[in-house]
Amino acid sequence: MKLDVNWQAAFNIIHSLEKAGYEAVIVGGAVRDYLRGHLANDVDIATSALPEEVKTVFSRTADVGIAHGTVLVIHPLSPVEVTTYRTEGSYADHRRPDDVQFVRSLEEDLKRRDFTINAMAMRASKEIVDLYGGQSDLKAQLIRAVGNASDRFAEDALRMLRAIRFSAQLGFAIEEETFKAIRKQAADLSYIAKERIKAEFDKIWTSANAKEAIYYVNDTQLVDYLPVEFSGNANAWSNFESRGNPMNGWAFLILLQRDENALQLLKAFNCSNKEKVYVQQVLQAYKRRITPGWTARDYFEFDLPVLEIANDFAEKLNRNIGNLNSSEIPHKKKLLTIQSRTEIAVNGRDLMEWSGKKSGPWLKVVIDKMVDEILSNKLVNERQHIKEWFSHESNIEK
Ligand SMILES: Nc1ccn([C@@H]2O[C@H](COP(=O)(O)OP(=O)(O)OP(=O)(O)O)[C@@H](O)[C@H]2O)c(=O)n1
Repeated sequence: MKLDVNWQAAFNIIHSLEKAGYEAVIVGGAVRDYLRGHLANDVDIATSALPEEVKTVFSRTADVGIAHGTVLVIHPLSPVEVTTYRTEGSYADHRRPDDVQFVRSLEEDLKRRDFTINAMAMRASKEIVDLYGGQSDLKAQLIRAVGNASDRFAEDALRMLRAIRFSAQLGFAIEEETFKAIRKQAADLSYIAKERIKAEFDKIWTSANAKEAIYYVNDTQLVDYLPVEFSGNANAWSNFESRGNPMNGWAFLILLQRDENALQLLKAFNCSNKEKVYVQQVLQAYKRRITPGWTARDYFEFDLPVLEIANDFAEKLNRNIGNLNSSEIPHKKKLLTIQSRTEIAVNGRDLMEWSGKKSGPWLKVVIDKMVDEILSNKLVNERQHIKEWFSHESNIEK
């Protein structure tokens, strides 16, 4: 695998720290993904050097999280976060460590990490340090907590949802003891900030396994401790596709819940205004999705991607839970016939040229009528046919 600049920068930094007498390794998700054949963009380094010591080794650094031991080393190839080996002390509030303690041992640092597949390290020689069976769990496709699962979840309750998120992203199962511990401690999820919960769901929606994740959310009983009532029917998520936009997951969830008050759910998860506006657009397009009476104006009211998503959702909800009445079934064939203004064989300029008239209210009337005729199969969507139709449209005041 050819290493890109982030990795080259990381290896250079590790060499410099080693030269200064410290131990340093790549840790976390980058190692996991490397072993799966993917090069992560985000490469993190852990080191035995204390933050102040890291700062003396490099000329350009920034204090990005010094209290937790993280210094950003601004390497000419790419900035890289370097964090001192640490244990995380006690977690009285189930979320973030109250008393981070720096340690000099890599083993201690790996021990406090969440899952075996996230608890491996890579030396500059590319040797893998795997003290908790991460490689065998990668092979077996299992999400397994490091050491005692209950302890790991008591340290940070968000890890319960992270287990589900990684299982969705990687297509892995959650190992039995880890699963049982989540079920036992599910209530601790209520201590977690909603922004952190939302960030995990954003990743679940854009993964290939949203359906399986919802199944886990229900089965572990985490569903009862989310910031809002969350009735996720796992089967309804079959074939769900976010098209890379997590907000489509939230829109789909709202549709599934038949939640009249969509904003309440979006607010509960602290969605931004931009996110809220997008979801509202999808919900509106869903409500008014393509029906036989649609006119050109209806089409132009929505962005095409929003319209496509709304129709896709309608079709899936109909297929997956089969409880929409037939009048709500979208007319997909029609959507395919005219997907956008550009797919109509003529445009406004043609009509003006043929009539010899300037643009005006008449043009919109003609376009509306033309699209209606095409949609109801009375007019063939071809230039010659439309020209002929137009020349006979005496009813339209041109
Ligand atoms: N609650 C958490 C969060 C993080 N980690 C550790 O910190 C590393 C980095 O965390 P993060 O960046 O959140 O996850 P990644 O594993 O890098 O994966 P991704 O970037 O896909 O979220 C994890 O691999 C894990 O070793 C942890 O033990 N417990």
